[in-house]
Amino acid sequence: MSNASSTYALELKNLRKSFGKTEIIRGIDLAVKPGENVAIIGPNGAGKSTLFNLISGRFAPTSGEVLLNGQRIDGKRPFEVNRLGLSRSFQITNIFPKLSVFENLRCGVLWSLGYKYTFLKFLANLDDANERADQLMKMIHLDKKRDVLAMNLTYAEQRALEIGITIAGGANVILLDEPTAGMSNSETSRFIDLIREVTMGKTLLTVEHDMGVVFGLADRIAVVVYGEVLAFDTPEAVRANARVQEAYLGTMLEEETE
Ligand SMILES: Nc1ncnc2c1ncn2[C@@H]1O[C@H](COP(=O)(O)OP(=O)(O)OP(=O)(O)O)[C@@H](O)[C@H]1O
Repeated sequence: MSNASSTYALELKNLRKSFGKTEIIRGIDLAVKPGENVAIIGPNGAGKSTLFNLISGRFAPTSGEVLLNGQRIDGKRPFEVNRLGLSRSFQITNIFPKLSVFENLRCGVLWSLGYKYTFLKFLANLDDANERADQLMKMIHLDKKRDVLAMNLTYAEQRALEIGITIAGGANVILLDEPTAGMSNSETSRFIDLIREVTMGKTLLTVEHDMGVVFGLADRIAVVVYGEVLAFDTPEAVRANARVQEAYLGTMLEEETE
């Protein structure tokens, strides 16, 4: 039993975060299994981005624990959390606009190798990095755009590149913040397929407002309302949950079907 935590890819234990006197995250427990695909939904201001910031090391929690593959990561810096196997993409894209698709991906790969490498080792790893960047480019279907500068890609292609950079280091837990924001319906459905393909076998946490995406992509949904998890269950169970309906989802589903 002592090793129970290590069976989870990500575990939050009584996590709390206050800004000044205001408690924004109010005791969140969440256990995500390896390979599971979890969507985090909730009304504006519920604390979803704050939760991502706590998991990825941008903020230290006021109290409580965050465990990645059974190891405590709360209080660690974002790059340390990244090197331990958690990678996050942002609503605001992370790409270098004046570098090509290939160069962006290679940067992602090299960055993940980290400071532990000396310059000579770094050079020795360049071939591997080139090969990995090529693989990633194919995975995100941008191999025909290899030498195009990122700033000249379409918006959807930039988002695909962003996902490529996010998975470049081989992290096994991936956090995506509104991956389909700003996309058309047809771009969104293609992008969901792409996310599924490239994160196969990985643990995925997504903050998402688009209910179509949420119900299409997630194995389980965590409903965060006012800094607490109101429900954490399969899409069907969440859809049928009376408390969720009342607090949040009813209005969203009505809007969706209007
Ligand atoms: N650095 C900060 N300092 C003070 N208050 C903050 C800070 N970051 C977030 N908050 C507050 O915490 C609350 C939750 O914000 P958060 O961005 O986490 O919500 P959210 O669920 O991601 O919202 P949205 O869906 O609109 O992105 C908000 O009231 C916000 O004003």
